[in-house]
Amino acid sequence: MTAERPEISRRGMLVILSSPSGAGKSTLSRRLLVDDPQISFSVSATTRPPREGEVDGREYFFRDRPEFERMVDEGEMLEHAEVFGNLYGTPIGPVRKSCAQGRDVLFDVDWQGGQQIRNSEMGRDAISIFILPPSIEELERRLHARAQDATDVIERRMGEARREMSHWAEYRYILINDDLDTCYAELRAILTAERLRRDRRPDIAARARIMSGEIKEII
Ligand SMILES: Nc1nc2c(ncn2[C@@H]2O[C@H](COP(=O)(O)OP(=O)(O)O)[C@@H](O)[C@H]2O)c(=O)[nH]1
Ligand SMILES: Nc1ncnc2c1ncn2[C@@H]1O[C@H](COP(=O)(O)OP(=O)(O)O)[C@@H](O)[C@H]1O
Repeated sequence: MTAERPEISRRGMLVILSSPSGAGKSTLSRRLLVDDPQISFSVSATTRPPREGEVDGREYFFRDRPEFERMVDEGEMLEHAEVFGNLYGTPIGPVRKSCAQGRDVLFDVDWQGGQQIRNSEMGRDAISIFILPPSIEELERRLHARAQDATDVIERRMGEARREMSHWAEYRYILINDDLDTCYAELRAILTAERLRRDRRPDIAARARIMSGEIKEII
């Protein structure tokens, strides 16, 4: 006799993606969000002005400093940090909601955000992935090719790249985004493996115990 399978109430996984600017986080995230219905993007708030084509509430919530600071003061941020002279932060409400619904959440945050999420109560089991560019020269080429930032902004981002990369060892996985398809396949593989770990459901464990002779049947 097989027992009724219990509904597993599982919480969503938190997936942290960090890299120096231009290594390919947004490109990989966009692709993942189209292909993977189980994961939602954590839309950050920022005081950085929108780039051409960016939409408020989709890439970021674009806010002025007083409003951003109000959100921090009122405890609405899971984490926040100053990056390249602008403030960035993760509103906590949508993360709580997704997690409780069993949906995974993807964060595109810098190393400071990664640390704060991992150190938070809800982020203890977060999966963290650091994306490296194949080389410094290629990173600079990509920032120019993206053609979305002024030259002085690109210089500032290149100046910060080494510092960001010095935090690579704090992450569970390190990927090199050389060939995009290869890196994307590796990212998908990480999520697949981590979900298999999380979903080791009690009924699977029970089957294993029966087949191995440890117990006779599931009651
Ligand atoms: N700590 C923190 N960093 C963030 C957040 N949102 C974005 N960032 C980081 O801020 C940096 C700059 O982001 P952005 O201006 O969009 O530039 P891009 O990453 O080069 O496209 C990147 O390292 C992002 O990962 C956030 O909510 N918190
Ligand atoms: N594997 C890759 N090979 C070549 N160009 C890439 C690759 N991955 C991303 N790019 C390009 O590099 C630029 C920066 O990528 P982006 O995703 O915006 O980086 P980030 O979000 O980390 O700042 C974009 O123009 C993107 O199309």
